[in-house]
Amino acid sequence: MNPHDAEVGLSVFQLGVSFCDATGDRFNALSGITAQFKPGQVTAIVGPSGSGKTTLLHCIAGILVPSSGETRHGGVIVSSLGESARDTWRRHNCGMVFQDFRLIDELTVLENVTTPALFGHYRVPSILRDRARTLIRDFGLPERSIPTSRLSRGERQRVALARALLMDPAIILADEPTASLDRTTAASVAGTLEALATQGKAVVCVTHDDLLVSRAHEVIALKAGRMGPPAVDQFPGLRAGDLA
Ligand SMILES: Nc1ncnc2c1ncn2[C@@H]1O[C@H](COP(=O)(O)OP(=O)(O)OP(=O)(O)O)[C@@H](O)[C@H]1O
Repeated sequence: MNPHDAEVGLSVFQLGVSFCDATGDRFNALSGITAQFKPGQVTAIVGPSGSGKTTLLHCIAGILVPSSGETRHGGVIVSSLGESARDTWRRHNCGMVFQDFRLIDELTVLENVTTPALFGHYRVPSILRDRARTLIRDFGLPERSIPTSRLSRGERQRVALARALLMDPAIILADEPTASLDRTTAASVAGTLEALATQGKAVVCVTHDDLLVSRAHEVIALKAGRMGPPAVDQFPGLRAGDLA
């Protein structure tokens, strides 16, 4: 079925992405990816290194434009929008957690978490400043004014997650959101993502973490840019029927 027919949430249809390699030859990083990312569900994107997971996440976010196929959100064909319209769509609809966090090292935790609130404003509205403080507390982050560069990797990861949640977006896109965390903190982040899905958000995570995979409602397994069944021995927590 063309998932766009359902007109629900977020979907990709026959998505393909090609890049040039170091010698200038084109190769397909993604081919024929069709999937839905439903509100109320956590979808895990899994697969070996280089299989196209981050490329797929960036296509869903409208950061990358696919070479073929399309990305759609409700009635909007996001992949057909120009760059600035895609940026605006992403700002209004998506909370992103990047693999490298993309924090501003010199800024404090509060300043980093509130950066999405500065678009279109000279100052952070007080309601969003209060929400940022609540997120910072909920994620167990230091409230004192130190540069983010002084935080541990796991703390920086949680700052990135708090920033992604500030504007209460309908879609959460997270690249390896538990990669730097100890098991207890990873379980807590997995629980947070699950709770966000329960609130009706579409949560999409690129992950190698069996804990997160075991809690996902859907699993998309990539191999060399194509969808296929995941290696069950790699993800012992995988439930039957979870595959997208
Ligand atoms: N901008 C780009 N230009 C050229 N090749 C790229 C570009 N971005 C990604 N690639 C290549 O596309 C393939 C898929 O990359 P991608 O980062 O999506 O993989 P991944 O599954 O997320 O890997 P990892 O688990 O290591 O993060 C890789 O071969 C990568 O080198």
